[in-house]
Amino acid sequence: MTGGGSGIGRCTAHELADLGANVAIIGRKQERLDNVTAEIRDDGGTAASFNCDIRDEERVKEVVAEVVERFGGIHGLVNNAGGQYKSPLEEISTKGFEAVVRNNLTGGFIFMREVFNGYMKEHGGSIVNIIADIWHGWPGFAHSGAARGGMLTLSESAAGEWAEYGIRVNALAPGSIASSGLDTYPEHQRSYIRNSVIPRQPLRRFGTESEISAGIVFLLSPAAAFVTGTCLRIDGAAPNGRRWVLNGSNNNEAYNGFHRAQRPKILEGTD
Ligand SMILES: CCCCCCC/C=C/C(=O)SCCNC(=O)CCNC(=O)[C@H](O)C(C)(C)COP(=O)(O)OP(=O)(O)OC[C@H]1O[C@@H](n2cnc3c(N)ncnc32)[C@H](O)[C@@H]1OP(=O)(O)O
Ligand SMILES: NC(=O)C1=CN([C@@H]2O[C@H](COP(=O)(O)OP(=O)(O)OC[C@H]3O[C@@H](n4cnc5c(N)ncnc54)[C@H](OP(=O)(O)O)[C@@H]3O)[C@@H](O)[C@H]2O)C=CC1
Repeated sequence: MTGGGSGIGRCTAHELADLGANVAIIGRKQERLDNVTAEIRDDGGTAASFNCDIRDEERVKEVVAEVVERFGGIHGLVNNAGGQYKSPLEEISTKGFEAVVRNNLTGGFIFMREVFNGYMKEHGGSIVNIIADIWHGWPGFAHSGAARGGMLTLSESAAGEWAEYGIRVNALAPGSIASSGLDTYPEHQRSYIRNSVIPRQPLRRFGTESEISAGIVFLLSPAAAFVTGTCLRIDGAAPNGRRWVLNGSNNNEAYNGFHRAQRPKILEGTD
């Protein structure tokens, strides 16, 4: 479980441990990794923490080998680590774009490849790549959307190539989830999601961490034996980005004049 020290990753690590899995908790902040590991052990489960930046190829190789040695194999991989910042597309620097792509696409690719070479090629398994409903083009998240869209395509490619090895690969796209990770966003970004995103989503509420972990557990499990190369959207039916822009202005201050300028005249005054 990459990004297992907090939020959705932590919640899923608990669910998996409760179901009897041995869970490798992977991330950068050692204290958080150790806390989750201790919580799981206190509950009678089995877990171990592995400090690893998913962008560090050599470290990923080491961690895969360490996990195989420690637990005897890797039957499921959840590529959950990731994150982004909000910015109008034209203000994203090349460095920022590449940082987000590396964190949300390249790192996951490295993990998938190493887990394949280090264990799953011989034994099969299930891979779940967490993306985000912004893959289809949310305003303000062009870099992350591009990375998540890439991860979706990578998942589909891997599903096709690795089916013969008994490996299933799926993506899971959360919508706006009230996770401890989202709590770390600056207030203007959270209020944007609360006030501009949630009202455009038919279920009109945040999802919960456990609503995402339920989907991850399903995709990892034998119940999903015939499910591969797909994307499970758990997003309250959030609209895609283009529909979202066309169906009303973006109330966020940072966007005043940005989307309005692009709106068809016929929609003026329809907020
Ligand atoms: C429409 C609904 C959308 C809902 C959104 C989806 C909800 C998703 C929620 C979550 O994902 S919860 C997870 C919450 N946590 C995060 O997302 C935080 C994680 N973010 C980061 O770690 C960084 O933003 C990062 C860029 C992904 C990785 O940073 P890294 O350590 O690799 O790079 P840096 O050295 O910090 O920065 C490199 C480069 O990137 C640009 N940049 C980084 N942060 C910002 C920022 N906040 N604003 C503007 N630009 C940023 C910048 O160009 C940096 O270059 P320098 O300025 O350092 O030269
Ligand atoms: N909450 C939401 O609304 C949504 C979340 N998502 C995605 O779901 C995933 C989990 O998010 P959530 O639980 O909400 O947020 P968190 O911020 O709690 O989770 C992200 C985790 O990823 C880890 N991480 C980030 N970058 C790296 C890295 N380079 N190497 C190793 N670990 C890393 C972080 O740990 P550490 O810093 O210790 O390394 C952290 O534990 C993320 O990919 C997020 O973008 C998608 C859509 C919506």
